[in-house]
Amino acid sequence: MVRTSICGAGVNPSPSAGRLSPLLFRNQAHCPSPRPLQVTRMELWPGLWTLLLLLALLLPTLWFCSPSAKYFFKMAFYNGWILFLAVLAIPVCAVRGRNVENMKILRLMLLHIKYLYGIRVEVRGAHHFPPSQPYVVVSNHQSSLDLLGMMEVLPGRCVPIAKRELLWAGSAGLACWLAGVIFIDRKRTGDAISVMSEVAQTLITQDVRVWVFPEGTRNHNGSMLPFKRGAFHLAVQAQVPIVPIVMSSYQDFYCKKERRFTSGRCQVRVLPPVPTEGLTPDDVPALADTVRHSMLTVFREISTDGRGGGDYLKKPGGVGEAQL
Ligand SMILES: CCCCCCCC/C=C\CCCCCCCC(=O)SCCNC(=O)CCNC(=O)[C@H](O)C(C)(C)COP(=O)(O)OP(=O)(O)OC[C@H]1O[C@@H](n2cnc3c(N)ncnc32)[C@H](O)[C@@H]1OP(=O)(O)O
Ligand SMILES: CCCCCCCCCCCCCC(=O)OC[C@@H](O)COP(=O)(O)O
Repeated sequence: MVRTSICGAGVNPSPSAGRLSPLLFRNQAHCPSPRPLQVTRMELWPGLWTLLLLLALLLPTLWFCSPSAKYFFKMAFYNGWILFLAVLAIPVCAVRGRNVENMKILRLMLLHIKYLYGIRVEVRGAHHFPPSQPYVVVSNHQSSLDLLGMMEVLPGRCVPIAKRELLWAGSAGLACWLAGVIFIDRKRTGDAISVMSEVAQTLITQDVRVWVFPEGTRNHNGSMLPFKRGAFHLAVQAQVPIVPIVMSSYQDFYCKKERRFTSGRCQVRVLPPVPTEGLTPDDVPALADTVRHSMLTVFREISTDGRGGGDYLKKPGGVGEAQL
């Protein structure tokens, strides 16, 4: 496009014009009627200004008139802002290299996002975190917005387990790697299990906590998917407690299906730790079921229906019923 317009203008080559675009010289033989470059540029301005003006009018109109457009803008900004923050975080984290302590830096840099989005995060039960010992946190996973609730309560020396694909999410992937996030390949169960077994070995020796989303994927259907067993095997192998954390439903302010994203409230509830001392791998299925059941009960208690209250999950036939 650059080549066409400039060539069409038949620019008279001067040393400075040559510096602007080497194409000017290459194409001058084909240009029949030379006109000064400035004229062409000035001709471009009105079009450019009109385009900018249209955009300046269109974007706010879409923002105010179309909830879907608002949803897309907000999600795009969310991802973009995190990628940008990660660019800032990377050099700071790189000083230490890959280190769990870098998670503190990421946490501090992400805490303000809830204000940008008008989301009030209320934390209850933070006193349930065991003060100074390794443990495994399990929490429900509704959306990438979980990052906000997670950062609100993330204990010291705690690393999340994430899908391997996140490693390739540009600057965010690198920032996660530097902060010690553990990546697993969900398609290779054997590999994922051995990574988690290694984590069980180092949990105690390196005094770290691990945060797992046992649903294994995002789930926004108003309930919780069956839990994967890895987190519970991990806790049993290391003989450390499980700390369940429940984030209330986002229906109040966010719904991917309806393309709705407004401001709202979310409660993050830390439940009492579940001990695993003396348990064996045979106890894992029952342990996972018990923890899921207690989390689902609390999820129903603290979730509202997005239309101004009401425990919608408790209503007969509510979306949560299907998966109990
Ligand atoms: C300033 C700027 C900053 C910018 C940066 C921003 C970032 C901010 C920082 C940080 C945020 C990070 C945010 C991360 C968020 C990411 C979230 C996600 O990615 S969620 C997806 C990944 N998570 C999981 O998948 C859960 C863990 N998964 C598991 O635990 C699974 O169990 C897994 C993968 C190990 C296997 O999955 P299976 O699909 O095969 O399902 P199963 O039924 O659980 O296991 C199959 C059999 O293997 C046994 N098994 C599982 N684990 C075992 C183990 N460790 N030992 C022995 N057996 C085991 C099970 O008991 C089961 O056998 P039987 O059916 O019971 O006989
Ligand atoms: C290259 C551009 C990508 C933009 C990336 C922006 C960074 C956002 C970082 C948010 C961290 C939260 C990650 C997250 O929530 O991952 C989803 C997985 O848990 C489950 O994945 P899935 O539901 O199985 O697809």
